[in-house]
Formats: sequence, C-alpha cells, structure tokens
Amino acid sequence: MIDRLPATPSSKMRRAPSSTPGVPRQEEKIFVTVRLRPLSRREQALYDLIAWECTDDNTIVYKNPNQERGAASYVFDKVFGPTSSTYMVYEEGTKDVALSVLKGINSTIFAYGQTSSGKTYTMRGITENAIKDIYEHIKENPERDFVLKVSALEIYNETVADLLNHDSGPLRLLDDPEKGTIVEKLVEVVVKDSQHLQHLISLCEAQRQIGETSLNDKSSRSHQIIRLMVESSLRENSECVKSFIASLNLVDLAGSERACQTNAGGTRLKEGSHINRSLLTLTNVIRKLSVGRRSGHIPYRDSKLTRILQPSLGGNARTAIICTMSPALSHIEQSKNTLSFATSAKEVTNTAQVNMFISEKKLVKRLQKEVARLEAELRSPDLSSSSRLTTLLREKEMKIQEMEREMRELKRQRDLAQSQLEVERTQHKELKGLNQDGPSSQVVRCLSFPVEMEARPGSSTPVTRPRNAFGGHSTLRQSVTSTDPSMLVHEIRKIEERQRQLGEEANRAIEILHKEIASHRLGSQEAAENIAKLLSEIKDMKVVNSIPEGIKIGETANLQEEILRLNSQENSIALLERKLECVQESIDKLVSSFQASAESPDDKTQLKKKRSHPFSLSNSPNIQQIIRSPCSPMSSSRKVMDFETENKAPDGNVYVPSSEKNNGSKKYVSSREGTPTLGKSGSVNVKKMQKMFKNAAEENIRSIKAYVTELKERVAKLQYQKQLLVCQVLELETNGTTMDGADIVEQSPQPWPLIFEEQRKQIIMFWHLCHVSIVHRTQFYLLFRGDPSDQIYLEVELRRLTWLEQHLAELGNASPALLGDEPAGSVTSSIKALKQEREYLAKRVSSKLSAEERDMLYVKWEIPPVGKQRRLQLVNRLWTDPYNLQHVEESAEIVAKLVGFCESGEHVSKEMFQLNFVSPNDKKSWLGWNLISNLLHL
Ligand SMILES: Nc1ncnc2c1ncn2[C@@H]1O[C@H](COP(=O)(O)OP(=O)(O)OP(=O)(O)O)[C@@H](O)[C@H]1O
Repeated sequence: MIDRLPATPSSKMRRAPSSTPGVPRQEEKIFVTVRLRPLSRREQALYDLIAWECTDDNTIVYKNPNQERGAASYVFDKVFGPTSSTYMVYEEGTKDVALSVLKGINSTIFAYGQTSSGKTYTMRGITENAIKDIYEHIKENPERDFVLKVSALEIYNETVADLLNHDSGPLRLLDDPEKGTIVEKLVEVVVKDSQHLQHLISLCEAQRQIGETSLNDKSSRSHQIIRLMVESSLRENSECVKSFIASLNLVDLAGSERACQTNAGGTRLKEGSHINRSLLTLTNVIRKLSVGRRSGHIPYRDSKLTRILQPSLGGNARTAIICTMSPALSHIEQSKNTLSFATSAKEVTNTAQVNMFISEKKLVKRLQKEVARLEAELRSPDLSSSSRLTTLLREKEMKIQEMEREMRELKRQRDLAQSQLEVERTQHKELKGLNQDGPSSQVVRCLSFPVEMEARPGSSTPVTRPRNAFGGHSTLRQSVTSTDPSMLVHEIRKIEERQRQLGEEANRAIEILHKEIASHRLGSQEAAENIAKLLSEIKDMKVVNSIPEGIKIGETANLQEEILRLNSQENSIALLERKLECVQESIDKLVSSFQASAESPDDKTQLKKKRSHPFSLSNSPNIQQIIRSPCSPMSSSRKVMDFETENKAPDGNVYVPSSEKNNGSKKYVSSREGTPTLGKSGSVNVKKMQKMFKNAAEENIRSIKAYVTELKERVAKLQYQKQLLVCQVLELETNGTTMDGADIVEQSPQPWPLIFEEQRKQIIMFWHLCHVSIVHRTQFYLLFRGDPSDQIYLEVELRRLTWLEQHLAELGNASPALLGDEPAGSVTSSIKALKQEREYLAKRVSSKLSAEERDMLYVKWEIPPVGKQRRLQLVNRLWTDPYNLQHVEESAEIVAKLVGFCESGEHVSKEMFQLNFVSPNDKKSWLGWNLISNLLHL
C-alpha cells in the first residue's frame, strides 16, 4: 500500500520524474519560516530599537529607525511576529512536516539563528507538540502497530557525543553505502509512551553543553539532534507484510555569534569558532543547493553537522527550517545573515519518498500460518478427496441420465424413420414393378405416377404422406429427403406457379414504371433516348416474362419432360433476369440525366422543364400500391408514410408574409413545410417546386429500383429451388439404374449443426477431389457458416458435387473446375485452371498483404526464407489439406484477403451467390443452371 504524502503548499511542490519504479517520489522545497522574538529584557535595558516588522504572514520588513529611506522586505513561507506563540509556529510552520514521519517519510525540523534568538525556546515547544500529536495519531490508528525509538547526539567542538549514553565518549561517523552517514554506537532507546519520550528528551537536554555568554545565560554551545525513529505496520492478523519506517530529526543548532558581542574568550571563544565554522559549512551547503545540484560539489563532508544532516538537505526527507531572529537593531547584521541563509534555504529542493520495508517478523508469521494450514489439509486427505469423489460421482450420474434420455429419443426417432422407410420401399417397389424396360424408361415410369393421387378415390396405390403446400424451406427439405417423384413433379409445378405470380407482379411494376416515365417526359435529347430505350426494354420484358399459364398439371407427369421443360423455360428466366438488369441500368441513367438537368443553372430551362415534366405523383396512383406491396422493401417504412403525407393535397393554407419585397404581394404556402401552393397573386416559387418535384421523382425511382432488385433476388431463390429438384431427379435416376428400394438413403434425424458440419466436411473433400476453384471454395466457405437458412445451399452444393464426382469417375476425364465455361473439359484442364488461379492470386500477395503480414505467413506456412517465388509457394499451400479444418479456415481467410472478398464492404447476398464455379464478381448470370442442363445433356 502506498500512502499519499502529507499536504504541502502547492507553490512549493512539483512532481518528480519517476525514477524509482514502484515508490512515489515527490520533489519539494524546504519549508522556511522566520520567527521574530520580542526584545529581550537585556535588549530593552539597553534601549535597543526594533528594526524589524512582520507586515503580513509571509513578509518581514527591515525598517531602519534612524533613516527615513525605504525598507528592505523578505518573503518566506511563513513569518511569525513577536506575539506569535510557539504552538502557532508548530501548527503552521512545522506540524505537517513533522507528522510525515508517521507515513514513512523522513522529516527534519531545525532552528537556525544567532545566539539568544530563541532557537532552543522554539525547538522545545515544537518537540513537545510533535510528540503530543504523534501519540495522538497512534491512538487514533489502533489497526497499526507503531514502534518508536529515540536517539540523541550533540556535536560539540566537532565531536559527536551520545546524549542518551553520556559515558560512551566521542562517537565516530561511518559511511554506509546504503544508509549514508551513520553514527557508530549511538544508543537507540525504544520508547514506551509519550511520558517516557519526554523524559528521555529532558535527559538529553540535561546532558547538553550549555554555557553562559553575555547574550544568553544558558547558551547552547553544541548542535543537538534528537532522532525519533517511527516504524509502523498493520496489526498481527493483517496479511500485509509491508511496513513504513522513517525518522524525525529535531535539530537545535548552536547559535552563530560574534566574539565581540558575546565577549567570549577562552572556552567560549573556542566553542564559538567551532560553532561558526560548522554553521558556515551549513550555509555553504544550503547556498550551493539553492542554485541547483548542477552547481557542482556540495561540501557536506566539511562538517559533522552537514554530514549527519545530509539526507535532510536536498535528500530523501521533508525539511522545515525555522530561522529565529532578534528584533533588536543592535543585531541587525546577524539578523540579515540569518535572513540571507533563510532566503537560500527556501530554494533548496528535497526529494522525499515513502520508505517501505518488508516486515520479516510478519512474513515469518504469515508463512508459518500457511504451513499450518497446508499441514492440516495433508493430515485429513480422505476428507477432501472423498468430497471431491462424491461431486465427481454425482456429475457422472447426471451425465449418464442425460445420455440415457438422449438414447431413448434417438431410438424413438430411428423407429419413426424405419417405418417411413418401409413405406418408401413399398412405394418404390411398386413403381419399379410397373417398368421392365431398362433404366431410363424406369425413371419415366416412376414419373408417370398420378400427380393428385389422394384426389382419386379408389386408387390402388397407397398414399401415406400428406401433400403439403410448397412454401418455405422446411417443406422443401421434407421434399428433398423424400425423393418421391410425384412430389417432385408437384413441387416443380408449385414453383412454376410462384414464378408465374412473380412474373405478374413484375409486369405490374413495369407497367406502373411505364406510366410513371411516360408522365415525366424530359425535354433533353439524352433523357428522351433513355426513356425510349427503357420503354422498349419494358416491352421486351413483358414478352419474355409471360410464362405460359396454359401448362396444366396433367393426368400423368414425366420427370424427364419436366426437366426438358424447365430447361427451355430457363432461357426465359435468364432473359428476364438480364432484362431486369437492363431496366435497372436505364433507371440509373434516367436518374443521372434528370439530376444533371435539374442542376442546370439556367432558370429558364428549369422552368421549361418544370412545365413540360410536372413530376406530380398524382399522375401515378398505382405507385403507392407498388410501394405498399408486401414484396416491396418499402412496404412498412416510415419513409413511405412521410412520402404519402408529404405529397397529398394540403388541408389548408396559412398566410405567411412574403420576404420578397419587390412586389410586396402576399403569398400563401402550404401548412406543410416545403409544399407550395399557388398564392392569390399567382406567383410560384419555381425553385422550390423544382426541388420538390425532383425529390419526389427520385424517391419514386429509388422505390422502383429496390423493387426490381428484390424481384431479382426472388427469381434467384426460385432458381435454387429448381436446381435442388433437378439434383433430386438426377439422384433418383442414378438410384433407379443401380439400386433397388433398399438403397434409398436412410437418414437419421440429426440436429442441424451436426448435419452442417458433416455436409461441409463432405463438400470440402469434394472440392479437393474435383479441383474446384479455391476462390469459389473460399467464398462458399465464408458465406455459409451454419445458419439454418444455409441448408438449401449446402444441399445443392453437395448434390452437385456428388454428382460431379461420380460423373468424373465415369468419364475419367471431365472437368469440374471449369464448369461455368467448359462443361466438357478434362481433369487436366481443370488442374491447369486451378494452377492459373493460384498464379493469379500469388500476384496479388504483395498488393493485398502488408510486408509484416507476408513475413508472418511465410513463417507460419513454413516457406523457406530463401528461395524463389515465395508468394506462389504460399498460395500453392492453400486449400491443400481437406482433412484439416484449421488449415481450411486459414486458407479461406488468406484467399479472401487476396481477392478482397471481405474488404469490398459489399453485402454479398447468399441468394445471389451463384453455385457455378466462378467468382461472384463474374457478371454472368445463372451459369450454374445452364451448366446442370448441359451436364444432363438434355
Ligand atoms: N519568542 C519568544 N518569546 C519570549 N521569549 C523568548 C522567545 N524566544 C526566546 N526567548 C527567550 O530568549 C532567551 C534566549 O532564548 P534561547 O535560549 O532559546 O536562544 P537560543 O537561540 O537558543 O540561544 P543560543 O544559541 O545561545 O542557545 C530565553 O530566555 C528565552 O526564554
């Protein structure tokens, strides 16, 4: 724990750079106060004059009573006049520093001044108050243990003596590399309480060298240092082993004196010269320190006093100096010297820090406690292990119960699946029995199954499965797993029905678009051309999109025929899709040409355009119907609501004074902001109207665009559903030629995440076997991550790959990798294509990956540091291990970066993802479907 340092006047404080990690240091200047005593009886008797005055708490002024001239003033941290009590001096000048010792910070308080100026008088009071406060603090902090030790010494004639052990004789000073200067054999007494301490201090005083001078009856002839060591730590039961330790030095210096003033001779003269010499060293040290440590050598070693006080002078301590002064004019020179010393002292900076140490005693106790605890644990091992075993057993039991429950559920599901399979087998055998003409006609016979069997009473064929409406994925999945040909035919028809509805919807949209555009005939040539083009495209679309309604589900259905028919329709679907794209492009052009014309600065042209193309939405009443259409992405948006409200006829007009002062006419505007209406004067805000019309038209076209996009996506979805059906037909055909009913895949119901993992593993394996483009693998892998809606895509991909793999095995030389472009290619060419793709990706390594990323990948993928074509080596290692899922994941990440699959920011719609083996960036549409048809050779 690190305690905050005691408060210090902010003017004196600044943070030190943290040089000692873990221990806070604080730079702080010495706190300097001046105390001016009253005139002594002796001075009064001599009619001495008062030469000093404390003008405020910080300023002392010299006023020469004999001269009228101006006075010199000195400013310090605190100045105490003759009426100030010692308590006040303690409270305001030294208490804060003194009590730092309780928080682990060394502190020193000393009094400096000429002889008889009041040093001893002041220090005595300060010591008393400090002791009182220290014990008060100890009382208020019972959670801490405090240990106080006291030692005392005097330096008399440059000899150090122990004031608590008078018989010890002169003591030596030793230099300790860690502790600094120490006084050898100095007795340290453990203090019992405050009285004990007071008593010890009084003993010291009694031992101190005192002599009578002409200035002071009891003049201190030595420097006295009382050192109080304070150790504190948290009490026994605490886990904290850290303790504070610090010392408080209470220093009463001997007074500087002038022999002429003290009338000293003999012993006193000798004492005086020693005193003055050591005080001179102290002054030199202070002066040097005051101009900064860079000023060079600091002469600490020139006196014992400065050696001992070294840490307090610019070192690890907080220091307060009280400079005592006589107010007498007769001592003016000495007083000025004192103030000069004080002025230097206030510039000296100390660096105090909290002194912490690890209490060995506490550490030992804590370790002993820990050992005892461990021993106790060791002594009763059975207890702990048995309770652990019980917990483990309970956990195991719960697991077993859970597994049993799962087994029961699995059994139930298996029985259900088996009974379903039985039904399937019976059905299949019956169908097989109808056809004896070989594999292909077998399929035809299968497909000749009556479509609406339930509707035919008296039918001999049992119908066990209810015919669901063909709607969402769940129904589709059910149909996928069933592989019932009649269901397939039924589903194909349902899809067609949906497709037809979609077509109708598209036609309606296009018609409205047509009307809309017809009502907005633009004036410019370019726009007119655009419109003409758009109209012809729309016309084309209507032709293309008219999917024959006449095809009715006949008495019998043939899957082969169905596929042929689907295949022929496919062209029209692809055409529809392309046309939708053309319409979109035209709309884009229309918008841009309209914007260009609207931005024209020519007001006349604007007006002309406005007149000829009033973009009034009232011209297209059906547009709201489109927007409200359940298929429209705008159907529920707040935008539509605003749009409707914004454009309807205003409820009432509000009079607004016109700002156009040129005609001073009054103008009426709609109560709705921005919707103009004709004013009584007939003036129209043309620009405003143009802007409004432009916004409305743009909004309209945006809605249509969104709607066209949605149509495209829905067409794409239908395509996938169809693809899935075709795959089923293929599978059925293959099964029909090679297997009997027993070979129909028995699927145990599994949770989707497991199915997903399984299918994805298979797909990865097929990709590898079929040398599929690694860009395709990456895109598919990253797009389909196990969402339940991914089922259909995985199903299609898996079926296609299964079929392709079989197909390759049969042909021995087909090309799965180039399915989109070369349906009849060879394995060799697909390998070649893959190689080219890798070379292409290798070229992107430098531009798409940073040098750092490259280096990291080279290391990770173990590409030798020297060697040619490191980039190609890296790419060649991608997607090479289908068994290692981490390898697959990492390969996908790298390829995605190389092709910018992730960074493009574009939303890659799953529905729009084409299951052909080319990049989705390739603009070709529906190649996947064409490919399947081609492979079917239909
Ligand atoms: N602030 C004060 N108010 C009243 N009397 C004071 C004050 N300061 C000092 N005295 C008196 O002045 C006399 C000299 O004081 P003191 O002995 O403390 O001086 P000193 O600086 O320690 O002298 P020396 O250096 O010679 O030891 C004492 O009689 C003391 O009582």
